[in-house]
Amino acid sequence: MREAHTVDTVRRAEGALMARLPEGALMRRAAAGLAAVAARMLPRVYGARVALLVGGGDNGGDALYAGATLARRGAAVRAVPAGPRVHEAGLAALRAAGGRLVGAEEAEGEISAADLVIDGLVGIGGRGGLRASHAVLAGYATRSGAPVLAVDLPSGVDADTGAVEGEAVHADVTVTFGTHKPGLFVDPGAGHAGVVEFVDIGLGPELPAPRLCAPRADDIAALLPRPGVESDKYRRGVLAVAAGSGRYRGAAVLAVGGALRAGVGMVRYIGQESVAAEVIRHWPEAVASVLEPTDPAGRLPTHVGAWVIGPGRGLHPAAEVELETVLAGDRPVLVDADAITLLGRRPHLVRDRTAPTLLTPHAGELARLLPGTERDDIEARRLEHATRAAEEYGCTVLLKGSTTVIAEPGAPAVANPTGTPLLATAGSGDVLSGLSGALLAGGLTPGAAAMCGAFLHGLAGRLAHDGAPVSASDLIGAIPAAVRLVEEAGGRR
Ligand SMILES: NC(=O)C1=CN([C@@H]2O[C@H](COP(=O)(O)OP(=O)(O)OC[C@H]3O[C@@H](n4cnc5c(N)ncnc54)[C@H](OP(=O)(O)O)[C@@H]3O)[C@@H](O)[C@H]2O)[C@@H](O)CC1
Ligand SMILES: Nc1ncnc2c1ncn2[C@@H]1O[C@H](COP(=O)(O)OP(=O)(O)O)[C@@H](O)[C@H]1O
Ligand SMILES: [K+]
Repeated sequence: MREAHTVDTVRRAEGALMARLPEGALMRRAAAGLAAVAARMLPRVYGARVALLVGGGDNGGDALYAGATLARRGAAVRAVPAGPRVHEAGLAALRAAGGRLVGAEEAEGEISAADLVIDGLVGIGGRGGLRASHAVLAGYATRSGAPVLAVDLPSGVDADTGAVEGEAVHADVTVTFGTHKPGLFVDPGAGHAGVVEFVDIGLGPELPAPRLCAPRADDIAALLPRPGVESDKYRRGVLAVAAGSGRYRGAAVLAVGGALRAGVGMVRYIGQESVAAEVIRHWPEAVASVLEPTDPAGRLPTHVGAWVIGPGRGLHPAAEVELETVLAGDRPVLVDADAITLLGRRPHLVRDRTAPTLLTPHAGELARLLPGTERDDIEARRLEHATRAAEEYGCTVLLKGSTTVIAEPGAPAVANPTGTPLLATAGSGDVLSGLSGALLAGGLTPGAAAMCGAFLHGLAGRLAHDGAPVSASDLIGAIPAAVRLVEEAGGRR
């Protein structure tokens, strides 16, 4: 699991570590790691042109010291300051190694002629959008065409949230020190970070629990339920799926398919006859219980391990009664799509619940759960809003979108690293709900089911892509390959 800590936590940990080390030791460690990555990004260091974008704080200091190391190896290193203040000792080291500071009139030329641009404008000390003088340099870097290496995080990205106000550096590689920063894993920040490389400066023992985690394949493999010798279909888990309606039959087919391909003991589809027939035509292994919209909700099956409710189900009064009945039970429930809209009108259905609950909204649906909040605010600061919803509803929230974020009260949030815009296709969310629901029925907690479901869903999108567009049905087909890849990474095959 890659772990990320907030700026306040990093500062406290750094303070504790610095108190035991000689002055400047941490910056030397950081700069050494930075210079090593910079050297790997250049075909050869000797003779290469390196432009350093240098802000007034220690982030600029890191860039200057790394620049000094590259200059000693024969690179032509030019430091472009963003303002009058520059880390003095770092500048002295660069000068002693043969590098130099350039004036504003040379800045654009130096940056566009560089073989590598190192962004040391601001790191964890950045507040709000980049100031004009810094934004201009970030813009030159974007237009230069040279590879860009960001120091600690791309300047202009909020370290704690990933929010970006105005201009921000677009890095090919980000070297981050001591621990990851949440903004490196959450869009829009994650989209600016490129490949994230971690440099250990010895902070680990000083760090408390992280704010955010990003799982790797072996973390997922360690969680996936797998049948044992004693398993039967009931022990492996029975998932009830209340999805689809006369108008949206596909949602039922896709949610059931996602669940079946994820591996589950049994999928019971619950819905009206015409939709159930469609589900069975696609998936003869599913078991259907016919329930017309006018049927009393008391007829819902009781012997189930977990529920998925909502995709394509509609907003009619019977759907509301059905939701109320399912949430009144003690089984784990994944609430998606239309059921989330219904929940926005009756939040107490989840707030009063003690059994495990997983909500899987996209930003528009989450806005319905958080009155007074707009979809755009949620997309700009997804970590904050997913966390708030988890706390207000007292359950697990998986916020879908360009970065899928999972939040639970009192636990570190999770950012899914496998997402791809290929997933943004109608019906893809229905597949995710079936897939995550199967894992819930298999005995995973809502947090683990959400994390594994999102990871496999993203991986399936990537594996299904052979250069052509991917449809939601293709995602279902690729789930087994995604599971296989994860199992291989975990050394289970
Ligand atoms: N601490 C450690 O042990 C270690 C720290 N390390 C490194 O130090 C970095 C943190 O350094 P830091 O604390 O000096 O802050 P930093 O990121 O350089 O930013 C402050 C400067 O930016 C400016 N500024 C602020 N907002 C701005 C904006 N919107 N737009 C433009 N400018 C803005 C602000 O200006 P001011 O507000 O003071 O006028 C000030 O000049 C950290 O990320 C890592 O790289 C490593 O060496 C490992 C050991
Ligand atoms: N830009 C994107 N990058 C990565 N994943 C995305 C992006 N946009 C959407 N997704 C993913 O695609 C899926 C869409 O789900 P949803 O919005 O519920 O669609 P639908 O209701 O049509 O199934 C979610 O898993 C979401 O995380
Ligand atoms: K930076």
